[in-house]
Amino acid sequence: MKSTLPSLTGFRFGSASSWFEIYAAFSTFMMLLRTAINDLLPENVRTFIMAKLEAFFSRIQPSNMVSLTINKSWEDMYGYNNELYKAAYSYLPVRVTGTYKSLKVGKVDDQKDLVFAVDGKEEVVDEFEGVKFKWMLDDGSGEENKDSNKREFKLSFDEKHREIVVKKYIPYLLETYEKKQKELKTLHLNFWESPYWTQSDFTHPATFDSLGLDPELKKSIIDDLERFLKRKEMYKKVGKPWKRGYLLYGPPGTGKSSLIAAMAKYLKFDVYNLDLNSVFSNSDLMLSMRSTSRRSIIVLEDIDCNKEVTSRPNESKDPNEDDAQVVDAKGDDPKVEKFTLSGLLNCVDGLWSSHGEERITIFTTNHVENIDPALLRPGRMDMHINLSFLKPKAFRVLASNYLNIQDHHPLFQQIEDLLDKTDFTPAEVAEQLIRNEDPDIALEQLLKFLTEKSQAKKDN
Ligand SMILES: Nc1ncnc2c1ncn2[C@@H]1O[C@H](COP(=O)(O)OP(=O)(O)OP(=O)(O)O)[C@@H](O)[C@H]1O
Repeated sequence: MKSTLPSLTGFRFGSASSWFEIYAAFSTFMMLLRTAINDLLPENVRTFIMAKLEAFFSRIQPSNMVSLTINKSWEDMYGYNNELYKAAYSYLPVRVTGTYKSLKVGKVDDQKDLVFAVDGKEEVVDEFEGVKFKWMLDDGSGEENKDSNKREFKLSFDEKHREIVVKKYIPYLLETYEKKQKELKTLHLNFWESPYWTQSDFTHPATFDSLGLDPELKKSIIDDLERFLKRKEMYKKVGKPWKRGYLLYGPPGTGKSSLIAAMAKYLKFDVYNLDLNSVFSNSDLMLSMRSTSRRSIIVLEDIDCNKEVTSRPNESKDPNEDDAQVVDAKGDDPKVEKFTLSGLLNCVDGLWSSHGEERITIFTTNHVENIDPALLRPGRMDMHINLSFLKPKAFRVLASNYLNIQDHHPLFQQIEDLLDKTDFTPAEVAEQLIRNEDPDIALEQLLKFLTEKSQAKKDN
């Protein structure tokens, strides 16, 4: 059958070989042209011509641009904030600060750095994995009744990049935002005053750097926290709630509260401090747990001070038996529900415990020997941490922190011998070190204090 297509210099359109020949001739022509341009024209003229050609061809290219709208309030429902909007608002100024013609700038309370925010109606381009994304904020400034909840971002991109946008670009944006939020987060300390938590800023100054702990113990705690944070999927896979429990025990002044502060700051978790003696009943305990936020540390300090938690050798009591309404030997009203050990155990690893994700529970005690064995059984608290008296390795950390002595001091040997032989708490030693800024005087005073105290302990 005769082709109806017009022919061009003997080539027939439609046949694969003729297309190939046209393409080969065109490529050769372009190569010669490029060589001629490179040889004949100065660089600035070349750049100018290439920019013009690029602009011309990009205008006549068919438009495959698609866009996503990211509203401030999700589906116009006030109160439902769109996290993605917040993420874009925080991410864009940082990413494209250099290309914005206009940005808002300010200094917000409690933040040491300047903050930037996008200004309305300006298109900016972000590049991610070699792909360009156009962003524009419609801040409603063009409308008569300006409503800040009607703000939206428009994200435009070539439709061939849909998959990158959904699977990579947006997740990356959200991740970047979450990381930044974590860095900026002000930590809170909450106390249970039934039926509410009262909140204040968490200002305890201790960090892992300031803690005088054996470096190996410190590392093992940090490693454990790191593993916990990374293992969300593993917890899901094995069907365990994503939570971890620590028991901190040791004499007063060995750093239990300081370690909790260091952990909270390291993780950027809020702290909920629950005094078991202020808990009326198991329901009250459950209510307190239910009203904590995720990514938090729940601290039950000095648990040995609660009679339900201490072991009672003369009573053969099954801790798993629900004794919340057992008749009290002292004659309490049996109908009144109480706080019990089984209620607490249920919170630690029973059904209640699965409430809230990324949850850390810390029990502290000065008298681990008094705690009911049911609470210490393997699996209940994941890690038992003995915060004991100050020994030489941990003393070196304090000497470095308080007096800036890194390696050696002539008095170290005598001091460390005394610490080896006699029990001193980090609090006692820290108290001596803070008294004088001069390292020589401070260590002399510490040596005197330790010598006298050791002698006094021997005499007793
Ligand atoms: N390991 C430590 N490293 C550095 N400083 C410490 C350490 N332990 C205690 N201190 C110092 O002693 C003070 C009291 O310590 P902290 O309250 O953490 O001890 P604690 O074990 O929680 O005591 P308690 O059982 O009485 O509550 C801290 O403010 C800190 O200055």
